[in-house]
Amino acid sequence: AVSDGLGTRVGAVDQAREIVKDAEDSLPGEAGALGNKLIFGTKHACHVYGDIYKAFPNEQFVGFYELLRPNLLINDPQLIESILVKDFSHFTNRVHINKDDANPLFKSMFFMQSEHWKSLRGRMVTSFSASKMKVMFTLMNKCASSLDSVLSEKCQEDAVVIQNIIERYATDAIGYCAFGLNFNALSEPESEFLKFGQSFFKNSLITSLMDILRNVIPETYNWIKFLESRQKYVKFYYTLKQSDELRKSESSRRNDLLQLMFDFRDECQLKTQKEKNYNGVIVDDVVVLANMILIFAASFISASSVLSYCLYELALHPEIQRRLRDEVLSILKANNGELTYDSLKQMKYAEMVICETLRKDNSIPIIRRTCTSPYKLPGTDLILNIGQPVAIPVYAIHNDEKYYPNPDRFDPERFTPENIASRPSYTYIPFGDGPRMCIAMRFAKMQLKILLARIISNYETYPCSKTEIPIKLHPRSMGSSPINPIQLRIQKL
Ligand code: HEM
Repeated sequence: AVSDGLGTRVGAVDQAREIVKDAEDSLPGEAGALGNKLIFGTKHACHVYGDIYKAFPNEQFVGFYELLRPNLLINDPQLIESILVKDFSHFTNRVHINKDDANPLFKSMFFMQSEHWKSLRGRMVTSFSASKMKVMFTLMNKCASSLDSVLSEKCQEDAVVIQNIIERYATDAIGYCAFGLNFNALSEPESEFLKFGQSFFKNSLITSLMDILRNVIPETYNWIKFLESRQKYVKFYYTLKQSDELRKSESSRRNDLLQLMFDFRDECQLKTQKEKNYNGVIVDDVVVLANMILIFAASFISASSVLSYCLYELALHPEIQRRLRDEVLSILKANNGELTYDSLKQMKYAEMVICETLRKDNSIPIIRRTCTSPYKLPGTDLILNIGQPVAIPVYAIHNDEKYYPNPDRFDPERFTPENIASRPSYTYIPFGDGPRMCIAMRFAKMQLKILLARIISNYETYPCSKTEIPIKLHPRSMGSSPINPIQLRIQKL
């Protein structure tokens, strides 16, 4: 067992049983260093969970405390497959949510529970079908043309904060694709939606302390969270209300995600009116709001963060940048200079570059699941009871020497078909896996390829005096935000 002096108890196989069973006996004083490090922002979550993983290199699972809650870190790829895929029916929920939790975001698909989640996911997934992707390709590609004019102005500057520019693109792209609206972030740097996206992922000391409050005095938390969210989401709420009014007539209906959510809500209303004992998912205005915010935020952060890191790595590795550009230019040439939906599939090296960026720079710390029916961990005699959380340490696995020798090196070759086949399954899971994996993986990859292809075929990126090497993760960021924003020099080809 490991103790780092502040009370965290971390244990391997033998201790895991007691630690996990120990829930009721745990005292607030033992909340521990894991919680302290996350709350006071002394270490990024990737490293906090990564340290536990590294301390037990030969164990399949490790018990640890997260504040007051005993959790189980699943290190073994086969167990990960069992939990995420084979035995998903025992782990249908990500985290447990109390019915009276006031934060509207808990009504989004990310947090929704069991059967309700299944109905909502079944419906929302149709928005990411192949035919919808083609429509979105056209919208994203058009939006990327406006990005080009913003980027060419920036070429005069010695250092460019690349993330800010991509955030403006990402705001407009998701506006067109999911909401059927122009959020105007590329033309107006003060766009309210842009600002919303930028503030959404900033985790302050206050928000971290709120998480303690949630554990300790849920009623207070609920009230504060309710008031906070009313303020924060008000602009979104009124924008959706307005769209709802505008789309009431048949001629102004659209074929986007927002319309799908409005239609689902109307169906649910009819069902609840008709069936007295209806106990399916209830989609009301708050559920529509929560899911549209989730989609906006996920798209905003993923495009801007992954692409910034990708351009940073390309700036530091000119030979990789050159090879990528050669691939993109030859594919564009074969298509009369145009970027087409089908040509994206031919960009094999771009795919490898994106995969390596997601491994090295953009891995999430953990994927969470909660046990929803008693489960015996295969090959062990450990029984997990209902409510037991488990955590899959994505970042630690993606940076484990065992699977990725010299993990700090940026090397897209790790993702050739042969090299992928040489690694055990479930050692690369940037989008999760199983029925609850990221709903928008294809959307996200398409968006990244469009941006990468357009930028790299027109611009060269270089490190500049303000480029921080290596990048240090902001210890309190929810995603992979660096302490100081990534700055690069960009030159038009
Ligand atoms: C590079 C980009 C992205 C990465 C790496 C990523 C990663 C993830 C991961 C790791 C999960 C949890 C999976 C699990 O628990 O097994 C997730 C869930 C989810 N993601 Fe993404 N994501 C990305 C982009 C997006 C985008 C663009 C959207 C929306 C347009 C999106 C929407 C969602 C939703 C709705 C869920 C919850 C799915 C569910 O609970 O059924 N993600 N994503």
